Amino acid sequence: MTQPQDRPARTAAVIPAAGRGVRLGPGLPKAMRQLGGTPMLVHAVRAMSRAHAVSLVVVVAPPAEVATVRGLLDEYPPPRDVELCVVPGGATRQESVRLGLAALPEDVEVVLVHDAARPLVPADTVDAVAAAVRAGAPAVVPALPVTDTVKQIAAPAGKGEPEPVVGTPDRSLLRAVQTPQGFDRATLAAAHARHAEGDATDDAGLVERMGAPVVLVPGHEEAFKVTRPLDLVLAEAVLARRRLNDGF
Ligand SMILES: Nc1ccn([C@@H]2O[C@H](COP(=O)(O)OP(=O)(O)OP(=O)(O)O)[C@@H](O)[C@H]2O)c(=O)n1
Ligand SMILES: C[C@](O)(CO)[C@H](O)COP(=O)(O)O
Repeated sequence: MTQPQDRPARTAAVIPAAGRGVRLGPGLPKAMRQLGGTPMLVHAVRAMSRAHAVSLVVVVAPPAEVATVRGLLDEYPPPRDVELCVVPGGATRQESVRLGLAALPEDVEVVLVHDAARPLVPADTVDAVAAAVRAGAPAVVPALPVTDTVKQIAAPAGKGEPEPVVGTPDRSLLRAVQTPQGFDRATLAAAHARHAEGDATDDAGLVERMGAPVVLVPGHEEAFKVTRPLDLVLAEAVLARRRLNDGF
């Protein structure tokens, strides 16, 4: 368990980037697709490297692309002097994260797990997550209120039949979660070890299943996940605005 302390705990970021991006459509693996002329995973590495807390970034690459990803990171070095490492990923996000965790040196105490598919997360959000873990929370998740009303459904009567609605959860109690999700390393390692066979959609879910507390901090609209083609249009627009405003 992380303790409040004088010496800052060494913090590493693990970036699962081994997905194909099926929902984005045909092309290169999603993390290697261009955003503003630069591969998406380079944006994600930059975003994590800009955070003051992070001193090591582990990129979990599509297994066939490890050498290409190493080459990309040589071509686009991070803005701060952080250590970089590239390892091959697995068949699911959960497996990729587990392989990334296995590559961490022993002295890392705090781990941030960040989707390559959330390339535009602001550094302040990353630092807020890391600070909350360093202050003693075992698992910290950035989140935003849900803006749509959400329906719960049951299985349809048959293929092509309409989905029956069985409930409308109270929206004020729902949150949409983002990454980086931050963890005390021992807590995250235990959660992955206990549920090694699963296919969880996020790491905090594994910690919850173990019965350990998970807390939320405010997320950021620009930390959205590039999942479908329209998300890429939005990401290009956000990047263009940043470049205009900040010379980013
Ligand atoms: N086997 C996998 C699957 C996903 N991811 C990573 O997990 C993050 C979140 O996943 P998602 O956005 O769902 O990416 P994909 O799995 O690539 O998307 P899709 O489901 O559309 O194929 C991404 O950065 C993705 O590269 C991974 O490292 N290994
Ligand atoms: C981890 C995550 O980004 C939190 O919102 C999300 O669960 C990833 O899900 P996906 O199905 O892999 O897109």
